[in-house]
Amino acid sequence: MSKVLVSDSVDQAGIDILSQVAQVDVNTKLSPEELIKAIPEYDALMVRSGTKVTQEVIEAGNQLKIIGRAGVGVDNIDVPTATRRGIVVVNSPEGNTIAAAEHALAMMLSLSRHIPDANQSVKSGKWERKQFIGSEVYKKTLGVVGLGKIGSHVATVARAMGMKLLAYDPFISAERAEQLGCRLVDLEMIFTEADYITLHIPRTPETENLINAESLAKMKPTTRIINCSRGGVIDEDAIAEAVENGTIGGAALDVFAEEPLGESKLRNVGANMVLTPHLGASTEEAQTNVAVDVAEQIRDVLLGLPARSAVNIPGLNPDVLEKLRPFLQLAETLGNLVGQLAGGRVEQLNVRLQGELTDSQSQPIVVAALKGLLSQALRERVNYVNASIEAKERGIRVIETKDASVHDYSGSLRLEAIGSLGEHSVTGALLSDQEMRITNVDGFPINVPPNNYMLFTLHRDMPGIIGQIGSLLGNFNVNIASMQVGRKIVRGDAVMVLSIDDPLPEDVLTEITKISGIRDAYTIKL
Ligand SMILES: NC(=O)C1=CN([C@@H]2O[C@H](COP(=O)(O)OP(=O)(O)OC[C@H]3O[C@@H](n4cnc5c(N)ncnc54)[C@H](O)[C@@H]3O)[C@@H](O)[C@H]2O)C=CC1
Ligand SMILES: O=C(O)C(=O)COP(=O)(O)O
Repeated sequence: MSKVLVSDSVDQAGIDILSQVAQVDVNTKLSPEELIKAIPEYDALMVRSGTKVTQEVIEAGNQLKIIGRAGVGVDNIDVPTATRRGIVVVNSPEGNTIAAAEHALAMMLSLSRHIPDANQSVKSGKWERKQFIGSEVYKKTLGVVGLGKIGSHVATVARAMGMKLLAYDPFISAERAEQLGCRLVDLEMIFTEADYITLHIPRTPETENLINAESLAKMKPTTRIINCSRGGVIDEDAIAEAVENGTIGGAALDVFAEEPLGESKLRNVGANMVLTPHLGASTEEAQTNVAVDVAEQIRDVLLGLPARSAVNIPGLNPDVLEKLRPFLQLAETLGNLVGQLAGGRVEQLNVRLQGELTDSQSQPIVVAALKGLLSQALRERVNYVNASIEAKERGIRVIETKDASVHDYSGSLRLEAIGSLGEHSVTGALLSDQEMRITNVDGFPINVPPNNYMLFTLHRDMPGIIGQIGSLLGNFNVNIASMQVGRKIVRGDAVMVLSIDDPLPEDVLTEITKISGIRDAYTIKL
């Protein structure tokens, strides 16, 4: 039975799903060293933001197939290392969107109305009203930095509260911003015009310390900043000083460069600084959503099924997968076949989508072809996650083309491998019942279904050859399931494709190549 380690606190609904297919161990108190020691026996790891899934952890996890992040941000997971090792990383892209957006809005209102400080004051026995005079958000300008899922919901609600909206997001169109009632502007404009600035961006080299002493100095003395996205996008010392000095009006922060927050100037700022311990996703609803979403994906992957929100399988979302699945199988089979025909080191793989297949997204098909191509060398170590990286590391150049003018079947796929031992090409298609057919090998038209064991020969089209191969195989007790010859001209070159019931012994292949007229012979295992 598979084993799953859950190393951060996740909702029981997720544990229940995992328990259907695996032994689930929940241990939320592991030190980094203990995690490295424990991980080798696990097939899957489920975390939130607390566990640091470092290179060391991933490399120690030699059984790991999947790492599930019960939330959005995967910055606590070394995704490149996971990818290189063929480990799927999944998250829950939408499970906590509303929770994080509502927390940002709650932080904005808490800050404007001094709710945390007023609460503290009443609880300490006082009745202070004058010093807690707040300000309204109505008709104020909110600058949304990062107009993705969470930023969009914040914008929608803020608009309903009567706020004017500016947005900065270099990857969002002006039309999308307009739909949300936001004016897309540059960052400078947000810094100088906004009364409130809310951040909803990932932590990347571009967003690191986006809010710093210089940008804070451009803001109005009343501007309030809310960060429920990621620590590190604000220079914490600079914002502590800016609030303390009155350079800006206040800040409400849920996330910090280092978590848990240690010794920090932020803790010492008296008024107008609201701090929460990374609570953005901490609602009952969000925790159920993310735990179920990620547990289902871990369960599926452990059962050999694809994950729906893998962050390291580009372009393979569930819709694409469903539509392309038969073609992905075809691409993998053809990749495997052309890799075996090519024999030695492949330097270039040409992938051509033909006919109706040209309407499809090519990237997953290319990945599937590479997975097939590399499967002889890497066996089960290669998968959809690492096929592209493994190919790149082996120096395999991939050239994709599309040719809509080919009208065979309902779309076909041609792969050509150029390698140290020469060039080979195969073409394949799907019949109306989704059955695979190999329709061309090295330019010779054929029509055969792929088979576990196959024999391909390149020979001169002349009488007697087929008979000789047939009796040779008979002598070695190899049963032929089907046989087909493809040729372009009579008595020219031809290919013969035999499907056989058993693997072909090596010495039979040597005997076949000795037959006069046989140029080459290849045994194939699919
Ligand atoms: N505090 C908490 O508990 C939670 C925090 N988060 C964090 O909130 C952030 C946003 O999450 P989602 O909205 O789900 O992600 P998303 O991917 O839907 O949106 C992020 C947006 O940021 C934009 N962006 C990227 N680089 C940018 C840059 N340099 N400048 C401006 N915009 C940029 C992207 O184009 C995208 O539209 C993430 O960092 C996530 O980890 C998410 C959930 C809970
Ligand atoms: O989903 C995210 O990106 C979050 O930041 C939520 O973090 P958490 O799962 O609450 O530790």
